[in-house]
Amino acid sequence: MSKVLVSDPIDQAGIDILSQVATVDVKTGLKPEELVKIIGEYDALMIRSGTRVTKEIIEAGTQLKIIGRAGVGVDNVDVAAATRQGIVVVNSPEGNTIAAAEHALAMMLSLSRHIPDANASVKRGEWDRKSFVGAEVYKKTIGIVGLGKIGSHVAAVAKAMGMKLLAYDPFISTERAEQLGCQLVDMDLLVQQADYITLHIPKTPETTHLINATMLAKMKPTTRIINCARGGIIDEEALATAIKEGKIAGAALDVFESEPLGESSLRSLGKEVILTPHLGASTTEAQVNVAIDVAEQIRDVLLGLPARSAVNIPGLGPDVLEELKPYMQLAETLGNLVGQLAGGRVELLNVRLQGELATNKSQPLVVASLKGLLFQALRERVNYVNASIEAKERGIRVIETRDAAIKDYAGSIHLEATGSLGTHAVTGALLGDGEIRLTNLDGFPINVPPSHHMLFTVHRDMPGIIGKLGSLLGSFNVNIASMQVGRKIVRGDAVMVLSLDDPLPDGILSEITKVPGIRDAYTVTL
Ligand SMILES: NC(=O)C1=CN([C@@H]2O[C@H](COP(=O)(O)OP(=O)(O)OC[C@H]3O[C@@H](n4cnc5c(N)ncnc54)[C@H](O)[C@@H]3O)[C@@H](O)[C@H]2O)C=CC1
Ligand SMILES: O=C(O)C(=O)COP(=O)(O)O
Repeated sequence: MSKVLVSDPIDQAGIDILSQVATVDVKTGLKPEELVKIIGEYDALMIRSGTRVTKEIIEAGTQLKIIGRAGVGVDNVDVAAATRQGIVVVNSPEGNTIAAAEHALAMMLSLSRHIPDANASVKRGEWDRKSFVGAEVYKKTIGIVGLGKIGSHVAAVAKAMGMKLLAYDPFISTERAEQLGCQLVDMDLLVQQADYITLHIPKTPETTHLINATMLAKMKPTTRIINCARGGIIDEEALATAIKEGKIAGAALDVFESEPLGESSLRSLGKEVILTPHLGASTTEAQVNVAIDVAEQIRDVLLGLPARSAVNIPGLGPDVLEELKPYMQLAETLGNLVGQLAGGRVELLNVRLQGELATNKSQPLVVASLKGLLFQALRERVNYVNASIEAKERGIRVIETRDAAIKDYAGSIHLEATGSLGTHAVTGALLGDGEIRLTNLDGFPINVPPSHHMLFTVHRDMPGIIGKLGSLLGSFNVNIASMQVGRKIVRGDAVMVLSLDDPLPDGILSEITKVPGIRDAYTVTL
């Protein structure tokens, strides 16, 4: 049975799902050196933001197939190291969107009305109504940095509260921003005009210290900043100084450069600063959502199925996966088949996506083809995560083409592999019930399902040849399950495709090619 390590607190709903397929150990608060020591036993690791999954931990995780982040941000995972090792990294892109957005909005209102300090004052026995006069958000300008899932929800609520909306997000279209009632502006204009600035972007090298002393200097003395995204997007020292010097009005922070927050000048500031201990995703609802979402993906991957929200499999989002799932197996089977037909070292793989597959969304099918192609060389070590890297490192050039005009089937995939021993091509499609059909082999039309043991021959179409091959296989005690001939013209060249009940014994291929009329023979195990 597989083993899963859960190293941060997650909802029981997730543990229940994992327990269906694995032994689950919940060990929270492990030191990095403790994690390195035990990770080698586990097939999967489930975390939140509390565990830093470094290269060292990943390299020690020799059995790891998947790292599941029960939340959004994967900046605490060395995704590049995981990818290299073929470990799929998944997250829950939407499970805590509302929780994080509501926390940012709660922070904005709390900051404006001094709620945390007013509450503490009353609890101390005071009745001070003068010190906590606040500001309204109505008709004020909110500058939303990052108009993704969380930023969009913040925009919708802020609009409903009567705020004017500015947004900075270089990857969002003007139309999308307008739909949300936001004016897209550059960062400079946003920081100059906004009364409230709220951050909803990932932490990347580009966004690290995006809010620094220079940016802070451009803000209004009445500006308040909210960061419920990631620590390190704001330069905390510069922020504390700007607040102390009255350059801006305040800040509400849920996330910090280093967590848990240690010594910090932010702690000594008054009601103009609110600090929460990374609570953005901490609602009952969000924790159930993310635990189920990620546990299901871990379960699927442990069962050999693809994950719907892998961050290191380009282009394979949940909607795309739903559409492509049946074709992924087709692409993989064809890749495996054409790789074996080509034999030797493959240098070039042409992937043509045809009919309804001729869209940009079908890029994962190229990855699946490569996974199949590399299977003979790498076996279980190749997967959707590392197939492209492995192919690149082996010098396999990949050419992708798309042809929507080829409509023999709703969608079909054509692969052509060129290697040291020549070029071979195979085409396949799915039937209505999702069954795979091989529809063309080296230019010859065929219509056969793939099977475990297959034999392909190229021969001259002439009487008696099929019988001779059958007798030869019989003499080696090989049973034929099915057989089909594909030809373009009568008595021209033809291919024979045989499904066999047994593997071909060693040495038989050379006997087959001695049969008069048979030019080539290939055996394939799928
Ligand atoms: N405090 C907490 O507990 C939580 C924090 N988060 C954090 O919130 C952030 C946003 O999450 P989502 O909205 O779900 O992500 P998302 O991926 O839906 O949105 C992020 C947006 O940022 C934009 N973006 C990327 N780089 C940018 C840049 N250099 N400048 C401006 N915009 C840029 C993207 O185009 C995208 O629209 C993440 O950092 C996530 O880790 C998420 C959940 C809970
Ligand atoms: O989902 C995210 O990105 C978060 O920051 C939430 O973090 P957490 O799971 O609460 O440790």
